Amino acid sequence: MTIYERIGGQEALIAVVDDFYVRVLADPQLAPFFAGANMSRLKGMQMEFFAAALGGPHEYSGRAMKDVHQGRGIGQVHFDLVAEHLTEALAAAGVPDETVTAIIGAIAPLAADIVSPSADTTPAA
Ligand code: HEM
Repeated sequence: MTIYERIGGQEALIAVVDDFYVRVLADPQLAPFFAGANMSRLKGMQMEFFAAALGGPHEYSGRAMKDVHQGRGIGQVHFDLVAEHLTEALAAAGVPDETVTAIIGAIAPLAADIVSPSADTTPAA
């Protein structure tokens, strides 16, 4: 069984992604990054991305992680905060700890494409 199936498939993932962005946008260190973002596209793309990454039947149709995130001044500190909010959203949806750990482990290497070197402060809103 894939992680996608284990957590409850598309329906569960949509709920997790919704809750995840509520948490991200409520975080004053992260909200400014999303000021100009099209959130409904972002949620759809994020859902696809996670579904594909977790073994679901989706194909990710968005832009490459590096193209989307580089040049935005995202630091490792911001990446870690995002990972924390994802952990909390997964836990709140009832995903078991060891599955959450597997998911966070699978996304950790993406920091290499998402974090900009020497960017560790939140840009002014
Ligand atoms: C594991 C971590 C992350 C994943 C998997 C991820 C994934 C994505 C995906 C799939 C998109 C949509 C791409 C598209 O529209 O084609 C996106 C957009 C975006 N991401 Fe991330 N992201 C991550 C971390 C972060 C972090 C740490 C930040 C900032 C603190 C961030 C800020 C943004 C912003 C602002 C956009 C919207 C760009 C726009 O359309 O205006 N992301 N991300």
